[in-house]
Amino acid sequence: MADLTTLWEVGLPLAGAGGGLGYARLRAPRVFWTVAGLPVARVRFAVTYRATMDVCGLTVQPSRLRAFLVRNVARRSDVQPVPPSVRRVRGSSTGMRVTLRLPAGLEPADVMAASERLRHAWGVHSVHVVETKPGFVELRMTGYDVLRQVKMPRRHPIGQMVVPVALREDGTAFVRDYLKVPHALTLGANQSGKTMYLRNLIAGLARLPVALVGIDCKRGVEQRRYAPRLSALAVTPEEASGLLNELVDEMESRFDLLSQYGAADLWALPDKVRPVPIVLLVDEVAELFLVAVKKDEERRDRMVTQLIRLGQMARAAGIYLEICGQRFGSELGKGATTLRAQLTGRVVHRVNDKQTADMGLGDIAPDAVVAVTTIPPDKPGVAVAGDSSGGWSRIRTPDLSAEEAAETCAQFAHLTPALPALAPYRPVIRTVVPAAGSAPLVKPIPATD
Ligand SMILES: Nc1ncnc2c1ncn2[C@@H]1O[C@H](COP(=O)(O)OP(=O)(O)OP(=O)(O)O)[C@@H](O)[C@H]1O
Repeated sequence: MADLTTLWEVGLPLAGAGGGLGYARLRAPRVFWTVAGLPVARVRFAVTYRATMDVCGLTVQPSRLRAFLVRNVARRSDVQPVPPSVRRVRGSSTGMRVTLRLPAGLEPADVMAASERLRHAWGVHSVHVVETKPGFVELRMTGYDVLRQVKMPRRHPIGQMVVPVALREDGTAFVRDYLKVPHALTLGANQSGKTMYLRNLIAGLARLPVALVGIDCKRGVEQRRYAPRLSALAVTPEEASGLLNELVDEMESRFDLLSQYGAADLWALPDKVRPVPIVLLVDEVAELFLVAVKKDEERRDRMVTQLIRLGQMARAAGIYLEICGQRFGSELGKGATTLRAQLTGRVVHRVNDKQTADMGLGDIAPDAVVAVTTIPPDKPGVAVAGDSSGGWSRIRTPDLSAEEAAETCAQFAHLTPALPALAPYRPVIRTVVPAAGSAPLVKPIPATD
């Protein structure tokens, strides 16, 4: 009887804890990692570090001085090869980060080449190796698939024109930094997550002191709801053509201002005269360039030319391009490939053929093309982001509903600057009919046209 009671008292809580952990592992991997995964990984790392580095070929023969000290001061006859020294170990809710100082004879590429072996040795989901400064690398380990359920980290690079948009597979934030990469292209097949990417971007940009200008030739189905935060919106190719002309004029008048102050770019101007930066967001670029009759061709070619001019020069005037589409090749008309070369930030979602992946990443990170072709259809929002330095990473946007993004735009409507040149394109804001007894979500702003 006493045995049964003990079994009841000890076994039941143990079974409960085991069941809870099993459930957490499946349903709340972040909690599971923090409670159980991280402590185990820390111990495993500490205990097996030297042996793991040894079998992974990440040790070097010690220097003569070290060998001399081992033999003559420590009085040991066996002089062991040395692994990189561990400078820092930090745990987080997604994984563990280890800073290593590389001994002479090892280079970051050696550690990168061994990342798959390290992952298996320490039983973690992934190991990414990043060179942080000469002689130092950081091992970014994740304890679980962080892209399955995206939760953005609280810490991310900050800056005047920096927007966190998605999560990288190493658990860090993927940001759009307009000062480093002024223009970008986002590609993807139907239902791959392009709109979601743009939505996250708009919600992030809405909080910054910038003017947002939208072109959404699917009659504005997506962007019209962000109207309170948009300084201009075009929903047909005709309107888009006029809007692009105005933007080019705006760019030219900004250049006059730059030359008046002898400034190299918008950020070198004194605060009191600096015009607000503009981000142009083009959703589904193929709709913009759609040609039904011969007459449309001229308009399309004119728009491509205007976009190329913006791509070549607008950065200095503080005008940035964000272009989104299913494909972006010569089928879009003369000059499309020249325009693509200006869009150095690249994000490619799942695509229907390798050629499209090549269009997006082939010219800046050829090995990323293969990664794009392996994105599964059941993971919308997963993409490969390349940068002009040849690096790339797998990313996924948080699942943000259109209503949440619209709410953010309404909340930051007071940041919407009025750009006189673009006034005819200021969107009409529809009043959201309030539920009985509640305040209206969006105040109507009269259109200027
Ligand atoms: N990061 C994500 N997490 C979860 N679901 C996502 C994510 N991104 C997209 N989805 C879902 O996938 C579906 C397609 O997304 P989205 O509309 O962004 O794709 P798209 O490429 O713009 O498609 P289309 O070209 O047909 O408009 C939507 O139901 C969306 O909710």
